[in-house]
Amino acid sequence: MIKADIKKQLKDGQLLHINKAFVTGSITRVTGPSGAGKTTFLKMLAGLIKPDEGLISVDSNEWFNSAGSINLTPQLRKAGFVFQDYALFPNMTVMQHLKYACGDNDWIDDLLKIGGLDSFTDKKPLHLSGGQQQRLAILRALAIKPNVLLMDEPFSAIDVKTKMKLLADLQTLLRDMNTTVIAVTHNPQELDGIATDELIIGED
Ligand SMILES: Nc1ncnc2c1ncn2[C@@H]1O[C@H](COP(=O)(O)OP(=O)(O)OP(=O)(O)O)[C@@H](O)[C@H]1O
Repeated sequence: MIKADIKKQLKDGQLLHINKAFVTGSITRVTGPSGAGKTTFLKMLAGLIKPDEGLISVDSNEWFNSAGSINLTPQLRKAGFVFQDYALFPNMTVMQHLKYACGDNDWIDDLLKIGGLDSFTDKKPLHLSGGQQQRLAILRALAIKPNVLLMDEPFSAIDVKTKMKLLADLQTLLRDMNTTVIAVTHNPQELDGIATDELIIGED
């Protein structure tokens, strides 16, 4: 179980306050208006932005506690993060991206098949389509076998047919790994039938 009760004063003056528990293995769809703080919330969970105050705990471990001055580094939190702009390395091939994240070659082979990138292993991001880049960003996040997978608009560049297949495969994989998923999306129908929980930011 991930519990977050955190506050952050946003640059535009709004106060972002999230108080929510995420059950282990659940898939939460996060929606809300543009600028409401969805990306900021994911980054606070990952340890990339520091909340002003509050508490983030995962099972019995505290990741952040403003009262106790606890603020684990992103590396120690070991959360997988799929960034909105993918944040791929221009000079690294598909295979190098995955090897950089993980040393388990069998796991890398599984991921390449799930993401349909097994015949693109020596390609650099510039030579991949937008959808392939996005899939690489998802595979890289999974390569570390994260307990928590944080995704910011992860399927926006993937065509519907590829997305349905990827989602079906991912769903099985995530269930096997018992990964807790928190996914931001602009499309309220996205993840219908897959999401098990919902968080709406900026509408209260
Ligand atoms: N480190 C930070 N500290 C304070 N405020 C921040 C920080 N980073 C971003 N913000 C502000 O948070 C606000 C919300 O931005 P954010 O990207 O989280 O919204 P969003 O809901 O993800 O929007 P979109 O749907 O357009 O991607 C913006 O006003 C932004 O300037």
